[in-house]
Amino acid sequence: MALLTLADYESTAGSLAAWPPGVWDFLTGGAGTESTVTANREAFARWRLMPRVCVDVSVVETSTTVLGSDWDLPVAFAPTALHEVCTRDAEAATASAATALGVPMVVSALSSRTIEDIADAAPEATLWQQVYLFRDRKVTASLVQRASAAGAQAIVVTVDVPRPARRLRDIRNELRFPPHVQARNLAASTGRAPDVSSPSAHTAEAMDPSVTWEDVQWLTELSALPVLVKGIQVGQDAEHARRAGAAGVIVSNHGGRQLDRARPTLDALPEIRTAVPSGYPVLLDGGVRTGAEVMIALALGADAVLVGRPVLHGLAVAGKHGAAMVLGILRAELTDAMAQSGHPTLDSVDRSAIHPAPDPALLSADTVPPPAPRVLR
Ligand SMILES: Cc1cc2nc3c(=O)[nH]c(=O)nc-3n(C[C@H](O)[C@H](O)[C@H](O)COP(=O)(O)O)c2cc1C
Ligand SMILES: O=C(O)C(=O)c1ccccc1
Repeated sequence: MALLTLADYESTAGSLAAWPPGVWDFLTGGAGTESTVTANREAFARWRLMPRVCVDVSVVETSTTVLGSDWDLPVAFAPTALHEVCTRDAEAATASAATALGVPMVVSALSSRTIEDIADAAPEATLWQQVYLFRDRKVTASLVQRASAAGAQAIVVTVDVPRPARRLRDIRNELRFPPHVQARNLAASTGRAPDVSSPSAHTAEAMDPSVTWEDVQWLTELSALPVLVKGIQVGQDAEHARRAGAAGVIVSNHGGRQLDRARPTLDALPEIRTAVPSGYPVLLDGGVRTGAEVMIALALGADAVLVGRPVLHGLAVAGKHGAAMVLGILRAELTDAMAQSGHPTLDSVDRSAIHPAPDPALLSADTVPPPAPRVLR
């Protein structure tokens, strides 16, 4: 079967026989009832595009500028841990796919390769380094310093992991990664290989639940690199991030993997967009699976989006080619959606490009009000 959509890649990846026990559930799952995993996706279904016609779309330009750097698409690779579970070349494969498509890759703090090895493998890649404010701040500082020396162009600090989440699939599966899966990037900053065989045990040990905005400010002052705060879900926190010196925010609920019942990121986006000055970078991740959905996120105020799980599906199906194909599909879909809706560039994609879909509850037969009772006289 031809793989034409990100959903095709997901189903193909899910049926691979090679997954170690529990790993597919780990990638796919989320916290608690997984309501937020589902809600991130469903939020996109509540919007429709408003096509304009008789606009010259003979040339469609998907490029954009974020934090002063040019991207071929308004899409980046979200930071996801341990690409070694998906493909042998791990983040070296991901970085070459990102380079081929002209999009940035956010390297996870828990990547299976060091930032130095990733930069060597893909010298043309635009790399951003994701970090946590670990209990041991020296580890955070070392990651920032090494990333800067390796040529990374920004730091992303993830602030939505105060403690391990209740990921029921992982608990039921008693998830353990195979021993060859190692967090080498982190190991290079801690001096010894951290035990990441149980993600939740590692999170409990390494993450600092006492992090406040003062710590974010400390990070923004640590290097010359711009810092984006990932995990912002309300407008006031975007304003806090900006005041702490962040160069931008990423609206994210960790793909529904931390707080079950958190609101979908797309629903949070307009509030966050209006809480910060125009021109201040606002990125979004969570549930973006088609080019039309990229347009919807941009119409609601995002400067760009990030994709998480689909990149892992591409890596698992066909290594670096698979990750590049996933992004290539998003590029083809976005180009098509822009042309079909009369938007030759992304500048004109604003709130007027979309319309709320009718609430399905209002359309279903059993919510049509019953006829008023006849009054018998
Ligand atoms: C398997 C997996 C590992 C992840 N690891 C990290 C991580 O190391 N750091 C981080 O900031 N976010 C991590 N995330 C969250 C992603 O960056 C992103 O917020 C989320 O996957 C976006 O949702 P999507 O998968 O629906 O596109 C991870 C997500 C997944 C699925
Ligand atoms: O950040 C995450 O979501 C995550 O899943 C993870 C992966 C490996 C180790 C710790 C957490």
